[in-house]
Amino acid sequence: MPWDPIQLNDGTKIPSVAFGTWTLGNGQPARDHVDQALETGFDHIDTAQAYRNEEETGTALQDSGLAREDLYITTKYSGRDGLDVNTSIHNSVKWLGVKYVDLYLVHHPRLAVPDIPTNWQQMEKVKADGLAKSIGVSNFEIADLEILLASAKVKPVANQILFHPYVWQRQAPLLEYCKKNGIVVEAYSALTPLTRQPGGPVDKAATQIANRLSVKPEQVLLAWAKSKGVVVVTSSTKKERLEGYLSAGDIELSDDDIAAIEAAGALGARRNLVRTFLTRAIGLALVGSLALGACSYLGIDVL
Ligand SMILES: NC(=O)C1=CN([C@@H]2O[C@H](COP(=O)(O)OP(=O)(O)OC[C@H]3O[C@@H](n4cnc5c(N)ncnc54)[C@H](O)[C@@H]3O)[C@@H](O)[C@H]2O)C=CC1
Ligand SMILES: O=CCc1c[nH]c2ccccc12
Repeated sequence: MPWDPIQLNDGTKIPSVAFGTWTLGNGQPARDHVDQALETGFDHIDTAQAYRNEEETGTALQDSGLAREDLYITTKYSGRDGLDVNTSIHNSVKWLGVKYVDLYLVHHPRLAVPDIPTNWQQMEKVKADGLAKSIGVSNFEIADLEILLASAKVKPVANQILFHPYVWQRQAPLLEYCKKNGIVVEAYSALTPLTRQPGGPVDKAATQIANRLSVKPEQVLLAWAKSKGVVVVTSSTKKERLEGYLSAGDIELSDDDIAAIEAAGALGARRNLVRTFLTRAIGLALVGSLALGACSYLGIDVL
C-alpha cells in the first residue's frame, strides 16, 4: 500500500493522505468535488466547522454508497458563531450525516474558548459520548501542547499543522516533540511552494527532481512530506491532480533529493526573513520621515 495507514496512540489507525474541503466553497460545486475525491480513491475527508461545507460533504459521503467503516472523517471545532464544543459536534455529525466522526480536532488554540484545558475537557467529553472515535488538535505550538498535556486525561492523537519546506526548520522541533509524545503530525498546505510562493528555490528544486523522476512537482512535495512520517492533507478540484496525489505515495525520494528540498527551503526561508525585515525597515523609515516632515511643518523642534 503506497499511503499506508498510520497507528494512533488510542489504538485506531488513520489513512495517511486526506482530501481537504477548505477551499471548495459550498453548494453543488463543493458536493461534486468531494464526490470526485471519493471516486478517485480518497477515503479520508478533512473538513471543519469553519469551512461551512460540512452539509455538502455529508451529502457526498452518503451519495458515494461507501460503507461508514470504509471512510475516515475528520472535522474540527473552530469556535464558529460562538457555539460551544458540545453544540458544535452535534451540528457536525448531523450535517455530515453520521453517528460519529473518526477524528475531531480543536482547529486553533486561540479559538478554543475559554482556555486550552477547559476546551480539552470538552473534547474529552465528545470522545466519551461516542461522537468522535479520536480527538486531536491543530495549529498547536509546543507551549500549547505543554499546557494541554499537563491536565489531559486523554492524549491528543494528532496535531494538524502548516508543513512545507519553507517552514521545515521552524516546524522540525514541533514534529520531534509530537513524535516524543505519541502525537501524529498532520501536514496541511504542503504545496505552498507551488501555490502561494511559486518560482522560489523549492519550486525549482521540486521541478528538477520531478523532471528526473518523470513525475509532477506537487507529487515530489507530497512525497517529501510523506518521508517525514506525517499524514498529508491536500486538495484539488482537478481529477488528474487527485490521481497524481494518490500515486505520489509510491515515490521514494533519495536522501540527496530530500536534502536538496530542505536546503532550498532554508534558502527561501532566509530570503523571506530578509524581505520581511526590509519591508518593515522601509515602512518604519517612511513613517519616520513623514513624522519629521509633519513636525517641521508644524514648527515642532524634535532634533
Ligand atoms: N488546520 C488548519 O488550520 C488548516 C487545514 N487545512 C486543510 O488542508 C487542506 C489542504 O490545504 P491547502 O492549503 O489547499 O493545501 P495544498 O498545499 O495541498 O494545496 C492544494 C492546492 O494546490 C493546488 N496545486 C496542486 N499542484 C499545483 C501546482 N503544480 N501548481 C499550482 N498549484 C497546484 C491545487 O489545485 C490545490 O488548489 C484544506 O482543504 C484543509 O482541509 C488547510 C489550511 C489550514
Ligand atoms: O483551516 C484552514 C484555514 C482556516 C479557515 N478558517 C479557520 C478558522 C480557524 C483556523 C484556521 C482556519
